[in-house]
Amino acid sequence: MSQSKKWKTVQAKRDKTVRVKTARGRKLSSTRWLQRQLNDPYVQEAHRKGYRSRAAFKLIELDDRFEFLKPGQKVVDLGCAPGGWTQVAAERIDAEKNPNGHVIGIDLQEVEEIPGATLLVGDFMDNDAPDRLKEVIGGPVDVVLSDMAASASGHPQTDHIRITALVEAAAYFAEEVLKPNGWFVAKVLAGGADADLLKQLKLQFQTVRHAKPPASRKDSSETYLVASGFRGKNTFSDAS
Ligand SMILES: C[S@@+](CC[C@H](N)C(=O)[O-])C[C@H]1O[C@@H](n2cnc3c(N)ncnc32)[C@H](O)[C@@H]1O
Repeated sequence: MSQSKKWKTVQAKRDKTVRVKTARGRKLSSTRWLQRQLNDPYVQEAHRKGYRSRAAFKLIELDDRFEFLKPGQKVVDLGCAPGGWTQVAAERIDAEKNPNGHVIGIDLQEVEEIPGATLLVGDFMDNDAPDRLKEVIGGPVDVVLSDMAASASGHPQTDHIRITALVEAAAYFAEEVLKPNGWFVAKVLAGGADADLLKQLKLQFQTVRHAKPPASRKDSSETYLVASGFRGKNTFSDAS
């Protein structure tokens, strides 16, 4: 076999074995994944604007529609790596100039510094994570964001159970830290939030909606829960 034929066989084999899982657990070969990234206008735009992820545009589109980010707010960003949502939130709350504006993020992975943000490394599902966050937050917050997603297992039911656990924990945390009239925005999977969670959120918030921003890929089963008008009582007010 000629050298170039051998190389083509090696490439074809590598292409078959190196596969990337999409959010739905569908497998793409590394070349198809790369092609999709290169052809994706959101990836190009993120690169141009200096956002660390194309996901930044999901938050931009959600906020353009619902207008929950305002200058001077305190925002929590759960599952913040690599930092696209934190960058957008910090910009929109004017965290660099407004002394009250601040974003507090947490992720399993370390995130490079972002002006106007405090970024913690850790598992939000750990027992001590909510208290670690509350210590940094120091008082009630205006918005709790969660874009947390466990890596796709390829088994839809398992993925659904994992993301439901994450969003439930995020909602429970939001109810502990939100100011009256605060917002909770979280990623859920197709079909929307679990019925019990939705029932609970409808008691705690004036409005609960589902939205799929255009930047969310059509082949992804993710959608976002947007809850506004928190009417519960945060634990900070209990303490005062
Ligand atoms: C889709 S990415 C978030 C992208 C981010 N919003 C952005 O714009 O750059 C999902 C993130 O959730 C994080 N994550 C998943 N489970 C987590 C957990 N239990 N605690 C903290 N972060 C978690 C992952 O590490 C991953 O970085």
